[in-house]
Amino acid sequence: MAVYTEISDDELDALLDQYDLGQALSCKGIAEGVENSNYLLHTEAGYFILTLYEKRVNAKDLPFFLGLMEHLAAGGFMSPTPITAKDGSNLKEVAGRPAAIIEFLDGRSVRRATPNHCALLGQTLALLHTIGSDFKLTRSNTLSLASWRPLYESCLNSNGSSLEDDLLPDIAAEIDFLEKHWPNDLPSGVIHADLFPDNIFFLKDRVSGVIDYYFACNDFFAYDLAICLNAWCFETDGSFNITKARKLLNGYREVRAFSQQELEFLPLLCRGAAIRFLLTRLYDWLNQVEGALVKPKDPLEYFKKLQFHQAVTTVAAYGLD
Ligand SMILES: Nc1ncnc2c1ncn2[C@@H]1O[C@H](COP(=O)(O)OP(=O)(O)OP(=O)(O)O)[C@@H](O)[C@H]1O
Ligand SMILES: N[C@@H](CCO)C(=O)O
Repeated sequence: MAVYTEISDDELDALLDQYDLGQALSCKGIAEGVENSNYLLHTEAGYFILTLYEKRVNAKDLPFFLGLMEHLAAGGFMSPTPITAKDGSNLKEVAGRPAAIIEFLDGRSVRRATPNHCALLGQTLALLHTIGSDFKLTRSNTLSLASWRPLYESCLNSNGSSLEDDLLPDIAAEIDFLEKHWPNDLPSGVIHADLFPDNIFFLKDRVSGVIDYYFACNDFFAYDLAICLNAWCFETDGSFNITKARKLLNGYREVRAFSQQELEFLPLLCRGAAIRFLLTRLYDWLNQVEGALVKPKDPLEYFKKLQFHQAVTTVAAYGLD
């Protein structure tokens, strides 16, 4: 997370008056992440995460995100639960932003994922898809195919550097390709859509937490796998680690089997997932928020990942027969 919005002591006290969590003992901004403002909140009742929702989160989607966290946690999934205020709601307002207080989960994210972490990730993702399948609310994916061209066009209109300008024709050609070939009928349900290494906590050899549901939506299950293949299976030198990919995919299918069609479309879905993060990173790079405690992420990393998937023809490249 990041900190875009500061909270005064009075605002924090007024917020806590609405909960049964006692007085604030401390409240510290968390520098990690790029999307929302997050604070580690310590009150007389313990530790919590206070999140203020920022630009990419539409307030009308918050009942979906918070409800999903409750649904998953009730189903035994390792999601934190939003804390309920005295009036029964789990959504409040602080410093002019929608805000929620979320259960704090123990565990640590990994900097260098091993193949074993990838196997656990695969199982966890399939569990999320399975437990999420009877969640009643729905939300379409606002960062899927239909959003990529407008996002690309808004990058064209920013004052970019020559480096980004060099990439733009290739990105346009890729969007053309994806618009022509994107599938419209694969197994679907609730997906996390941002399950990067910083969003899973491990404790010893198990997953202790999955956080950050603010891109969750209804979309193809295999698209969630494509996002994870991109986020977890490339090394820092840009090389693809086929062992990690195999572990991730095999871990997943221990819990939920793939259809043949899902496998056939996986390389294309990986290209789409690469374009999605390339574009949002490029947009953020070109539109940095002055004074915010946030480190923008590298768009080029995702251009290189895209080039890898463009050369893939079958799932053998991801370690499957
Ligand atoms: N429920 C939780 N329990 C413990 N720590 C948490 C919890 N939620 C968030 N954090 C901490 O806050 C950090 C940022 O959270 P999160 O990833 O949700 O932010 P974000 O801005 O939405 O980030 P991203 O850029 O990944 O979308 C995490 O890396 C973690 O350190
Ligand atoms: N996980 C995203 C940031 C949050 O959307 C990225 O690495 O670009």
